[in-house]
Amino acid sequence: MGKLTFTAFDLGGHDQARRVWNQYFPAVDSVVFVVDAADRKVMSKVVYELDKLLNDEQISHCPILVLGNKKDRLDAMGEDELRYSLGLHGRTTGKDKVPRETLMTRPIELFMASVVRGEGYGEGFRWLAQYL
Ligand SMILES: Nc1nc2c(ncn2[C@@H]2O[C@H](COP(=O)(O)OP(=O)(O)OP(=O)(O)O)[C@@H](O)[C@H]2O)c(=O)[nH]1
Repeated sequence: MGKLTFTAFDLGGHDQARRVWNQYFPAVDSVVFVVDAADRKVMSKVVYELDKLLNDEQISHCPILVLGNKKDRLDAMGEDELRYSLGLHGRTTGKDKVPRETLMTRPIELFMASVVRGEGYGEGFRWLAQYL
């Protein structure tokens, strides 16, 4: 597979950082949304922020990669539970190579990952790369 170079902005998830996310929107081609799959207590906030992202016109054509991080933790949600919790059930566009022109919506998919173990996100980024 060919090499792909990303320019990434790592935007924080805390309250103050979230307020400036949209200042980056004019500059981005895609969004990687990292969720802590083990943190159930913040899930309603996560859903609120994800919905806001999904409804923002400035990035309405950007593919969205959602990473369910910390899958190594025993208390982490599984993929199905996280997909439901995020309101993404029936809304994701498929993990296989799905040509963009056959999609009815922007590409969006959930991949479980463990950043500390180096697992899962490679697959996610390869999925994302096909749409860039
Ligand atoms: N178990 C586990 N812990 C992780 C994983 N990825 C990150 N962490 C831990 O989660 C904590 C927070 O990581 P950060 O990288 O600071 O999180 P962040 O979301 O970038 O933080 P902000 O940018 O401030 O929103 C650290 O203690 C990490 O070691 C993972 O895959 N598994």
